[in-house]
Amino acid sequence: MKYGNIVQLKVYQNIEKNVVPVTYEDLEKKAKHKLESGPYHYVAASAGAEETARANRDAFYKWKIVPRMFCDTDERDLSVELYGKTLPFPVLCAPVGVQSIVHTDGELASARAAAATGVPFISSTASTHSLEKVAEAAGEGIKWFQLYWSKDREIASSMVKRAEKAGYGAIVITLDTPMMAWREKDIENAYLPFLFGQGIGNYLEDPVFCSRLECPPSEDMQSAIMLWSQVFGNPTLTWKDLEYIRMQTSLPILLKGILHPEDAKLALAHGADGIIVSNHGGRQVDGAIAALDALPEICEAVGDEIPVLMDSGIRRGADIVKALSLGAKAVLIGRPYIYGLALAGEEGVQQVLRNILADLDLTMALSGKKSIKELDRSLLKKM
Ligand SMILES: Cc1cc2nc3c(=O)[nH]c(=O)nc-3n(C[C@H](O)[C@H](O)[C@H](O)COP(=O)(O)O)c2cc1C
Ligand SMILES: CCCCCCC(=O)C(=O)O
Repeated sequence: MKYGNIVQLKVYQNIEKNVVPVTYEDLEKKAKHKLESGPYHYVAASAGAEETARANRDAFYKWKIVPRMFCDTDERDLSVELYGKTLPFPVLCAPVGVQSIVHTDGELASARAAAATGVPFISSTASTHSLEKVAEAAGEGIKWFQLYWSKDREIASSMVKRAEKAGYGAIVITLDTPMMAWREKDIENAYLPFLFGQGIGNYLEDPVFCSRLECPPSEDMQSAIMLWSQVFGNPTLTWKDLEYIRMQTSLPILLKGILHPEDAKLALAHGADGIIVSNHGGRQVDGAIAALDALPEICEAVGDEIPVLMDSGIRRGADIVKALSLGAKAVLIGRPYIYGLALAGEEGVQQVLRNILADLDLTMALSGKKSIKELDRSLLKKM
């Protein structure tokens, strides 16, 4: 028997070794059972009444795939070109901070799993482990660094330079989180003081951050956490500040958290190399537009000038097909891989990623598409 695609083959070979549920809803349920309320809700919950988190999913249901027949989809190519590299799949691991709260190996396990699966890993500023250690774990795998732009611009510059030195291939600046939103579960659980101490691995190893402390973090961790809370986010930033980061690095710069087409045009005008349409998985502005709903207008606004990626609500292969058909060049996945990490560490992340990729591969084939380049709006109908 000839297998059409290596992804599918790998999934079938591993079927008896399932370490995590295949169904997203069961993944979440099992993670809820395993984790304490603090970490579980920090991951699973969203801002406010979680209206945007629901809208993210509802947006996918409004679009239906209209499959084509007799298309010879035996050989498929899911690869995409981004910034001079060929990605085997149009999928990346979204930056997710503080991963040690769900598994002690945290980002190291996720980065290893992503590299083993051929999925680029975006390492968060708010990681438990330093960006250098994450880079080492990712090895030859593609890795990008996500920047939370500190109030102290020299800390931001230092992180970007460290990332470039450590082999990261792009900088993703997250614009939607100069402060954390009203997250009711985290407040009920009084979880934030604990969380903050777990998400500052990059700062503890940053020479500029440490130079601002009176004594090293090993002698006074409380002061380090206090300083971190003062410099973490920078709500004073405006478009003209982008030039500063541009001058610190020659890496491509993507802006994450764009939802308005006018902001997409401003991003282009200010020299961004890419946009990530995202509402942070519904974790920031509750009531904000679903990312998928924002995507088509943003793609129209920037045309072919720079790649537009998207995240927020991607759970299965069909979601990816819909996002790509609406103009996204690639998508980022957040919570699904974090549940894989929580349940089975590196192996759990690998399995979650492989399942999503195999589902994407099958959905493409059964929709009559053998290449990502063939996806466009003609495959979809809005209901
Ligand atoms: C627990 C958690 C932590 C996150 N931390 C970060 C972060 O440090 N930086 C960032 O840019 N986005 C962060 N995000 C947002 C993700 O990058 C992504 O936008 C979101 O998870 C996508 O939605 P999804 O979870 O529905 O796939 C985080 C998301 C979660 C669930
Ligand atoms: C340790 C601080 C956490 C920073 C924020 C991480 C994030 O983006 C999130 O959505 O949560």
